[in-house]
Amino acid sequence: MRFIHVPIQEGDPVTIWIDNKRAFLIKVKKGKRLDTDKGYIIHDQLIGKEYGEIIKISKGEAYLLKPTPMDIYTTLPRPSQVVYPKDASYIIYASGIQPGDTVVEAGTGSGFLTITLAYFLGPNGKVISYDVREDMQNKAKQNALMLNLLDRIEFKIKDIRQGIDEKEVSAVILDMPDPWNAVSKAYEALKPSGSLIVFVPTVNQIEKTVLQMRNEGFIDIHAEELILREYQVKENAVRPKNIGVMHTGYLIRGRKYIKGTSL
Ligand SMILES: C[S@@+](CC[C@H](N)C(=O)[O-])C[C@H]1O[C@@H](n2cnc3c(N)ncnc32)[C@H](O)[C@@H]1O
Repeated sequence: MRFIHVPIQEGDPVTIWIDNKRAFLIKVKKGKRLDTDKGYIIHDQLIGKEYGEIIKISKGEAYLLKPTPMDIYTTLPRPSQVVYPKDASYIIYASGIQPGDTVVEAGTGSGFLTITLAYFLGPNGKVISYDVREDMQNKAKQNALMLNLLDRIEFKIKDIRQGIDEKEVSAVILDMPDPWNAVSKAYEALKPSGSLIVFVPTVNQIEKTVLQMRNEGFIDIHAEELILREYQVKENAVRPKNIGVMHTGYLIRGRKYIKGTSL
């Protein structure tokens, strides 16, 4: 099998991986330089290389990787709490969305879920992302720009509780303090059989949200928590890591049915 050499060009995103504690997501720009405690990298030296290659730095080596959504968690700034990879990937699976679909979410926050959705939905898909705070969306835009995903996202400064402009969307995803107040708006925006997914950090928010979903025309409602444990792998000392993210939040999912359908 022959591999096609696709050279890295100016404007391409690259994850510079040195070790598990040192990964940097950059966008290649002529004349720029990345400084690390293991040495520096002049962006110009990356042009013409390909993803997967190794380059020399003053205190060792760095690997050039094509960024994936996983890299945003280790590299990009997060001014808000974010949806973690274990929850984001389950959201995609449980919602049944497919590349090319349109999905609405609120709030944008740091844009981590937005970016993951945009990456998955592909060039024909669209994420419509609502937030009440412009400063949050500006940060999220910078993050999305790092992966060249801005053209798959529409950012809106709007309180989603006031209504969703889009109709017939495949899924609505809510990560905001009072999601129960947006459930009726999600119902109006969704295609019949579409999914509402809600992420909440406390148990108290589950009950209010689920009761509201039951009242508003959702079925197949579940409240779940995902627990992920990373392992340290050292010779003769393989065991769960004793530090890491212990709690993220709870996921609530349900499907829209058509109210009042005759039998
Ligand atoms: C926890 S952050 C979202 C994090 C985001 N999901 C991520 O992965 O980066 C919650 C966001 O919801 C926004 N928000 C709160 N109430 C809202 C509302 N009624 N409509 C739209 N956005 C809202 C906040 O401004 C905040 O940016």
